[in-house]
Amino acid sequence: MDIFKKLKKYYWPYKRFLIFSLISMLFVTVITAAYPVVLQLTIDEVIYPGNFELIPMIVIAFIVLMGIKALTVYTQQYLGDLFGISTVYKVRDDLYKKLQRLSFKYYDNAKTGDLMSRLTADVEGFRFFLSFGFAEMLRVFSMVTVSLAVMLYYSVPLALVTIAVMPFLAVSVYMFDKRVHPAFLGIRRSFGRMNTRVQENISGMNTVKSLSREDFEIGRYEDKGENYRDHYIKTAKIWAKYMPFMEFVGNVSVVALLAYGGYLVMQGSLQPGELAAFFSLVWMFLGPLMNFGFVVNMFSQAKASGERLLEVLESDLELDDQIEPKGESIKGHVTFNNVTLTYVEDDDEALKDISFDAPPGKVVGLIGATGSGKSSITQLMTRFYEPEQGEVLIDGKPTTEYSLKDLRKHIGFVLQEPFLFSTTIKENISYGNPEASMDDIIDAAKSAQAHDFIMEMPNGYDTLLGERGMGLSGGQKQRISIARALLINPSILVLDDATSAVDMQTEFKIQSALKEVMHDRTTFIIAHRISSLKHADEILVLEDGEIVERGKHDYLLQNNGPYQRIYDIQYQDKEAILGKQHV
Ligand SMILES: Nc1ncnc2c1ncn2[C@@H]1O[C@H](COP(=O)(O)OP(=O)(O)OP(=O)(O)O)[C@@H](O)[C@H]1O
Repeated sequence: MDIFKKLKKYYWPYKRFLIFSLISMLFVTVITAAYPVVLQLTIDEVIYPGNFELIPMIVIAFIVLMGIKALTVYTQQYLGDLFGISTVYKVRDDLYKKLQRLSFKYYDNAKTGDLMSRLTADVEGFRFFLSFGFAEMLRVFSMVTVSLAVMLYYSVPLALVTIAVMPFLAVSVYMFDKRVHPAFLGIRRSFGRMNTRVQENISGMNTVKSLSREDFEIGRYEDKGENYRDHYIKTAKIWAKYMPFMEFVGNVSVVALLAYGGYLVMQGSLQPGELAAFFSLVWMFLGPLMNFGFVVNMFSQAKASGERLLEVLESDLELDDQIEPKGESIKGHVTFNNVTLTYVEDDDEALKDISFDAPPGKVVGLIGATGSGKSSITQLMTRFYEPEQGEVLIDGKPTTEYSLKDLRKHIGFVLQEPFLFSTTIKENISYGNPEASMDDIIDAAKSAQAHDFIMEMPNGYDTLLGERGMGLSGGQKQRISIARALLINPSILVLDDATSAVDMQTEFKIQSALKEVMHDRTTFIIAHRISSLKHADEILVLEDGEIVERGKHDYLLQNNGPYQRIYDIQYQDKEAILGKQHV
């Protein structure tokens, strides 16, 4: 119940739908319980005494009852659905909002397919219970109560004989719930894993095909599929045992009713019509009780789904970002003071004691082997991650004192793996600044050396891109994301291996253009090619998370250190790397 309590804020605002739906359900129950009474009256008061003139009245009464029942069933179902649909609309909305605010750390471990299945199948499971489950629960209780009351009215001893099986039913429902809940959680988890497989497979299809791993992938999927099937079969077994058992208990009760009821009729203490009514009532009484397993089933599914929804809804937010955005402007002075970063607790430090100062206008180059910590440094400025020790200052103020919005609005980030959305090139460039004019978009694209190739495309800036920017080369994607970063008019620009896929001539042009637009602002260039950062005002050379050398290109070339070694390796192919134009 804790799960339902925690999710109350989503469904409680729509309680009016639920209440009216439940009231309608009560009406339906009362009308259903009236059928056996009408049957009893027909037998005992019309057929036996031969009062056939009452038949038209009884027929009319039946038709009216059925008409009212149809109307109430309609109201009950419609309002029940309204309750479920309105609630999950809000849940889905909140889940999506939450997804936007979850931390980078969360996504480091999250599985897309699993998250997708939470947002779809689990939300749906929860809705199903809200739409039908609540009403079904009430139907069980009301049907049992009303039919029991009518039975007691007709004959107390016969009613007692009929309900003697109740404890058996109660115990089996309890046992059923205990086994079926974990089984359902298993199904949900397994479904999430299966979705993850599909999603990863589709996203990585190029890799799968290029390495001819299709059969391996089929095998891996089969494992997940089998696991899902096995979970389902296990649940089906529990379910399959339950129904016949309940029916058996119900039938025992009916046999007892017929034996004892028949005896009472023969004795003359019960009317035949009353026994006939009893026969209908006993199913009205036992049917819902047996169906209780179905309600428990729905409830278990909803609980399992609710649990998985809460796991997302209750996960920690990105950062404790209590600071309201103030629209602060940032000049771009970046200072690191003895910064240490650990991604995973008890793991090695990704950054150790990093200090540097980058006033506005400075171009900082970061070079070093892969995994040496270059990207990590830049990710601390935007607070994608938090340092373990030390402080990161922007314009002399710790980054923690800025709101995330203000901070990130002024930092243009071109990620190592640029992501483009399946929309037009224009919208991709203006993603961070949707109000930008067409002229600004073109200027940014020109600085990023993207304008010419965009104009060569069939619809220019209105060209639609495929998923993840399909239809563009790696270098073209990089240039579009550089244009996107420039369009937010950043005070700090981070190019994380952002020109690795463009030829050196184009890179040179981009850098010259950047020099103009980033004048008075700070630029960080992460690169493996020395040519990409040789003009930097300061180059930081990283090794295993530490700055092992720093200075300008000319100084580092004489320093007999790692930079010189990198240079030497690349120098062996000097003509190709530096080009004749001294890039
Ligand atoms: N999200 C993360 N979770 C855990 N460890 C991480 C994460 N990101 C990076 N690391 C680890 O931190 C270290 C530094 O990584 P970082 O990405 O900063 O290196 P890099 O110098 O930018 O490498 P590359 O040139 O390959 O991009 C590596 O050992 C890496 O495995």
